[in-house]
Amino acid sequence: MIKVSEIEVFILAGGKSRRMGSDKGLINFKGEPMISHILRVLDKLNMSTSIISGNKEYMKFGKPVHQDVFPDKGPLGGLYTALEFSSAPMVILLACDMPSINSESLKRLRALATSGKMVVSTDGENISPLFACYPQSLKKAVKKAILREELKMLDFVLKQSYTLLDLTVGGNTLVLQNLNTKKELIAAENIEKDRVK
Ligand SMILES: Nc1nc2c(ncn2[C@@H]2O[C@H](COP(=O)(O)OP(=O)(O)OP(=O)(O)O)[C@@H](O)[C@H]2O)c(=O)[nH]1
Repeated sequence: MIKVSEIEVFILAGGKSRRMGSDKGLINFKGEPMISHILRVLDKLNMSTSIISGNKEYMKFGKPVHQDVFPDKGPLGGLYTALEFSSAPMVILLACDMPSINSESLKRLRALATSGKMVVSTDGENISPLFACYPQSLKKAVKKAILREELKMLDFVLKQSYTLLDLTVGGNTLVLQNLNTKKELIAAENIEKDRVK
């Protein structure tokens, strides 16, 4: 069994944000950068956190910022970077564009991760490899896939053995919502406002 304190978190923020038009983690969502919503939850849980991005602006959040070892290889490249920079037996991988991540779901992910097995999550429809936990032992296989240009993260995940965190059971599937466009961002802000009214 792995101790909760041994698990490190890496937030991927090294994408191109082409659909959003500007860096997704830094764009304002409900009054603060999208990544700040995630960092707040992680700080509350006292989790060791780093950011993976080539954009130095992320340094202002006071967390270590690492650049991709293999640039422009997408989230799978980000996973490799996390495994390379971490000495932890398990790393939790999150995306900077998922501002609804909450502590309940993170605690569930973290608890499953103590088994040492890869964990990916589902909202009942899709599998998310970016609200997930990966063991160090996968590093070689990740590198191999990258060198072969097999960069689809889900394809990689489905070839491994994994545990599924089903957020439809006693959870909140909104956690997995990722915001890729301005339209999605505005809609998500308005849903929240309507709820408050
Ligand atoms: N470190 C790192 N993170 C990445 C990379 N590509 C994507 N990500 C992150 O992975 C998550 C999902 O990214 P996507 O939405 O698929 O891609 P994107 O490039 O950010 O956005 P688009 O250009 O609109 O496709 C986001 O948190 C990205 O910041 C990469 O090459 N390196």
